[in-house]
Amino acid sequence: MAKPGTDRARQGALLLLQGVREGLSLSDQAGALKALPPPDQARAGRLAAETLRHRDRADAILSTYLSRRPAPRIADVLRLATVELLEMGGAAHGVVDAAVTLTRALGKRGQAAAGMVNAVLRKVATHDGWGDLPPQAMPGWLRAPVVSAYGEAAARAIEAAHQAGAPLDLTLKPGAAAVAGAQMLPTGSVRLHGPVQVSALPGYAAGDWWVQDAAAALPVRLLDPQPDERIADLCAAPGGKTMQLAAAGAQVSAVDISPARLTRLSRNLARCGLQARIVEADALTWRPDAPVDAVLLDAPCSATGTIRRHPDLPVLRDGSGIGDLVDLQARLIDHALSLIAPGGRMVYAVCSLLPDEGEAQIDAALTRHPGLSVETPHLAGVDPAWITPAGGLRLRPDYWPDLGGMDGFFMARLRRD
Ligand SMILES: C[S@@+](CC[C@H](N)C(=O)[O-])C[C@H]1O[C@@H](n2cnc3c(N)ncnc32)[C@H](O)[C@@H]1O
Repeated sequence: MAKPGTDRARQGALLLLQGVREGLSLSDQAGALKALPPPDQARAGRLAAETLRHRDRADAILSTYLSRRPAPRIADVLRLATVELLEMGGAAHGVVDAAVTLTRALGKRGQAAAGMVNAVLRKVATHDGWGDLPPQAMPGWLRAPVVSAYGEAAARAIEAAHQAGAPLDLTLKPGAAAVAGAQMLPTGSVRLHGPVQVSALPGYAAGDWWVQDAAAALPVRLLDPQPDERIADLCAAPGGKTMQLAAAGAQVSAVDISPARLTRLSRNLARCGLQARIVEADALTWRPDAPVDAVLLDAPCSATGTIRRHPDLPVLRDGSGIGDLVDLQARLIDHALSLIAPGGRMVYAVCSLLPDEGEAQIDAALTRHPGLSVETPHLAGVDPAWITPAGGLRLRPDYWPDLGGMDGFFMARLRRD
């Protein structure tokens, strides 16, 4: 028998998959399943994410049993059931029956397709060779620059990491108690494996920690904030890095252009009992009253380093707009540098796999700004192989394969003469 609520969760997952086809990200749709109980919302999110992670592999198997391409909503039912059967270990009887019921609920077209869905999924349930199919490839607009930067073998390892998904990483407030069952990572973040309901974890209500990928925690470690330093956190929301800066005792101005994201930042600060000056402004024009000791610029970017946590990204993006982002990042770097006192420092960071948004931005900034230099990272837990010849830090999802990977990131610490 199906677990209670399982079909509500499957229906929710199909709704999310339809939203992604229509151009909405899974995060944009966070409120779409409000009517479901929280465990069903969580399961729907997991089912949708797993279906997106294995979409091409599911399609490859389904195409051997389909005589023609099904309508999009029926294709979603087939993919979801295929992933449940072959990846998630779902029992054939329950998964196939549920898929047939969901298909029938799709109106006349669904009723006509129910027999086909039943026949195809019975064959899929006994299909051998799922594990032999290669992980889903990155889209061409991303794969080409990744192969050119890191090589074909690395691109395949990154695709395997995308398929594996991401554990949950936490940054602990200084002095906070360890989280039971969490693994301590070499760089100081802690990691939980398996499905977790964040708000039910010990220490959540007390604000002892916040969710932050281990790679995303490194830009602030690289900046090395000191108590009472004046620090501008540009492009700050939802505030994972603001909280690290505030927890180190710095006087932080958290600047972001998005009021909705700043509301999240303000809630996050309140939960963790931390303080920062919150500024809604365009970081291209905002200026503090006096030069600051340091700037953190976590620039808007393609987010291509976060695909293991956002498997919808390759479906939603087509690579257009990256030129505009590169241009915006360069202008943000130039303005950010003008806010720093002489001798001050800045960390530039992007959660991107694309060298155009990372390594090349720093090369270009050094050319535009004589007197600017890169300071080589010396950080606990950072493998020296991750440091680029120019002194930046390049992180990739295929690093730490035995620990569960990390987001793709680039960061560099710059010093003004
Ligand atoms: C990568 S996210 C920042 C993540 C954040 N630093 C953290 O650790 O939680 C980029 C942010 O840049 C903001 N942003 C984009 N363009 C901006 C601009 N011109 N001025 C200020 N903020 C901007 C977006 O609203 C978004 O919140």
